[in-house]
Amino acid sequence: MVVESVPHLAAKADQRQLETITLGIWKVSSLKSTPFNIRKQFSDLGSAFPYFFRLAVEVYTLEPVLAIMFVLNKLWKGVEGALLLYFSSRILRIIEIGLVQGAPDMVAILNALTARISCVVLAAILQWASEQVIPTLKTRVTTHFELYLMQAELRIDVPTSQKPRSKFKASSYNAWTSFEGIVEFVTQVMKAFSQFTLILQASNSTGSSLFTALCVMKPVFLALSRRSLWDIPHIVYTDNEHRKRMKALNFMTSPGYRSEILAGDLIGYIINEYRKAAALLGGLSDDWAPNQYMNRKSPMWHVVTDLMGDLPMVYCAIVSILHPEELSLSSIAILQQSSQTLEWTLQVLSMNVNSFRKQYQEIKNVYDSAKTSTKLQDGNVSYPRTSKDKYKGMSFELRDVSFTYPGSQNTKPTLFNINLSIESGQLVVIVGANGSGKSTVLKLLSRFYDPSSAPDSILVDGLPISRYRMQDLRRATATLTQDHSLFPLSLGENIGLGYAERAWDAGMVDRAAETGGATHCLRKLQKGKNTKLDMGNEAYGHNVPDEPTHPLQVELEKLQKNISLSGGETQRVVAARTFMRLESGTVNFVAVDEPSSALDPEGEAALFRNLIRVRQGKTMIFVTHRFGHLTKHADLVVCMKDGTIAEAGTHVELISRDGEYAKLYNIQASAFFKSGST
Ligand SMILES: Nc1ncnc2c1ncn2[C@@H]1O[C@H](COP(=O)(O)OP(=O)(O)OP(=O)(O)O)[C@@H](O)[C@H]1O
Repeated sequence: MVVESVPHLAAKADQRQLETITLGIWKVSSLKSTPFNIRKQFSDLGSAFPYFFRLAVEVYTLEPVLAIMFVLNKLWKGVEGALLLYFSSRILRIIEIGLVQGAPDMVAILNALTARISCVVLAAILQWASEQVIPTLKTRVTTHFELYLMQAELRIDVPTSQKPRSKFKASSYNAWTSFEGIVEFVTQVMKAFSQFTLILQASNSTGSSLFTALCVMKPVFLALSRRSLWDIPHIVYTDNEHRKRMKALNFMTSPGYRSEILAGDLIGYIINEYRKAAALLGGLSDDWAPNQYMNRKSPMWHVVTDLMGDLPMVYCAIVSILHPEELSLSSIAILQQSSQTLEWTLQVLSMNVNSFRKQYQEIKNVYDSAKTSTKLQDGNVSYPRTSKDKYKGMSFELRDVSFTYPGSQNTKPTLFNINLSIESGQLVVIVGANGSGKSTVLKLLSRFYDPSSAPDSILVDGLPISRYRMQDLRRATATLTQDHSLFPLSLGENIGLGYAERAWDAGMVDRAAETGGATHCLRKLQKGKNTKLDMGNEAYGHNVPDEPTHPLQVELEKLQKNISLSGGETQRVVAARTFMRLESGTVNFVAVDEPSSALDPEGEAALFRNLIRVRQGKTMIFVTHRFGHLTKHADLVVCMKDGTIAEAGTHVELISRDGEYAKLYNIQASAFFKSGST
C-alpha cells in the first residue's frame, strides 16, 4: 500500500489535503486522516436518523399491514435465539439434576420441552408469513422509489445531466435494502441484548460476571480495530494504463463492434493485445479496493483476535481447576454455547454497523437526488406574451454571444462573439464546416444551454430568453435532429409523443407518419405502428443447451427477439414525431439539425418540402450540409467558421460575395457538373 499526499485541487478555498493510497490497481483518495472522533461518529448517526425515519414512515404508509408483519417477524427473531437457548439450558439442567438424583422430574422436563417446541413452531410460522409478505412489500417499495427517482431524473436539464455526478447513482433497490438494513440492525441489537442478559445470568451462577466480559472482548476488539473504507468519504479509481487497455479490449467484444471486428479480422489482434496488457499488469490485484483495504500486513491481528475468542473456554478451564464445585457439565455446556452465540451476534452487529453507514449513504442518495439543483433557472414570463404572438414565428436576437460547453477541453470557445438577427417567420439556413458551432447555435436558441456571455445576449421576441417560462418555450419549439432517438415504446407512440396530449389519436398519428415519410416502413411490419421497440426483453435463459432446435432455445429466441429499424427508417419516424408536434398548433419555432443524413434523396427532398409547406407562422432554422434545396428559398443563410459567423445574407448575395459560402456551394455543385466542366 503506497501513500502519497497531493494538494486538494478541486476547491481553492478548502485547504485540506488529499491522501491517496494505492491498493492493487486501485487508487483511493480521501481527506488526509483526521483523528478518530467519537462525537463525530454519534453526530453522523444523528444525521442518519431523519432519513431512516422518513423511509420507515413511507414504507408503513405504502403497505401498513405488510410492513408491520415484516417488522414483527424481524423483532421476534431478535429474541428468539435467547429464548430457545434459555429453554435448552433449562432442559439440560433438569436432566442433569435428575441424573444426579436418579429420579428425573418428568413434568418439569415436559413443560420446558413444550415451551421450546411452541417457540420453534411460532418461529417457523412467522418465517413462513414473512416469506409471503416480503416479495409484495419489496415490489411496492422499489416501484414507489423508482417513480420517485424517475421524477428526480426527468427534471434534470441538459447541462446538469452532463456534469459528472459525485455520488453513486441512486437506485430504487437501495431504498429497499436500506429499509431491510435498519430493521435488521434493530433485530441484531435486540438479539445481542437478550443474549447478553442470558449470559450475564448464567455467568453469575459461577460466582463472577468475568465470563461475560471475556465473551464480549473479541467482538468489541473487532469493532474497534476494524479497517473500513465505508467510514470515510473517498473516491476509488484506477489510472493503470494496462488495466484500462484490458477493459477497452474486453469491451470490444460487445455486439455493437461485431461487424467491424469480423470485417477487419481483428480477433487475433484483440486476444494478443489483451494477453500483453495482462502480462504488463503483473501481479497487481484488481480485487475491489474496500476489500483490499481490510487486509492486514501481518498475521498478528488475526492471531490476537482468534485467541480472544478462546478466552471464555480458558476461563471455564481455570474455574474447573480452582473451584470445581462451582461448575457442572450442563453449566459448562450452557456457558460455552451462549458465549459462542453472543460472539457471533456481536460480530454480525459490528458488520451491521458498517452496512448501516453504507445504507445511510444509499438512502441519502435516494432522497437527495430530488434536491439536485438544475443549472438553468426558469423564468416567469409566459410565452407567447400576447395572443397576437401566437400566430407569428419567434424572433431572435443574438448580441455578442459566446459559449463554451461545460467541461469542454477545447482551447477556444465553441461560439465567439456571435451577432445575428432572425426575424419572426424567417427561413434561416446555417451552413459551415464540421465543428464550426452550427448545432450549438440551435441548442442555445432552444435553451438547452445558457450562453457563457451575458444572460440578455439572446433575446426572444425582444426579451432575454431566460425570462420566459421554460415549459412555454419548449411547447412553442419543435426540434428535429439527427441525434433524436426512438423511445422503447410502440412506433405509433413514438410518433404520437410529438403531441403527448393526443398521443392516442390514431388519425393524427397516421397523418404525421405520412408527412414524415414513415408510412411505408410502418406498413412493412406485421404489427404496423403497434410494433414495440423493446429496450431488451426481460427473458432470461439458464443452463439452456446451445442447440438451435432445443425447445427452450427456440422459445427463448422468440422471447428475446427485438426489432430494429434502419437509420433512414428511424429518421423518418423521428420526423413524423416532429410533424405530430406541429399538429399541436403551439409551435412558433422549428429547429432542424441535419435530420436527413440517412435519408435517400427522395426522402430528403420530401422532408424539406413538407417542412417548408407548414412554415406559415413559424420561424424555421435549418442546419445542414446538403443545402442545395434549401438555401435558394432561405431568407437568410448564415455561414459559420470556427465558432464565429463568417458571413450572412441571402444565397444570391453570398454567391456574389464569392467567400466561404460560395466555396462550400461550389464544391457540392461541382459533383453535378459534366466531367470536364468546372
Ligand atoms: N456536449 C459537448 N461537450 C463538449 N464539447 C462539445 C459538445 N458538443 C459539441 N462540442 C464541441 O463543440 C464544437 C461545435 O460543435 P457543433 O456540434 O456545434 O458543431 P457543428 O458545426 O454542428 O458540427 P457538425 O457539422 O460536425 O455537426 C465542436 O468542437 C464539438 O466538439
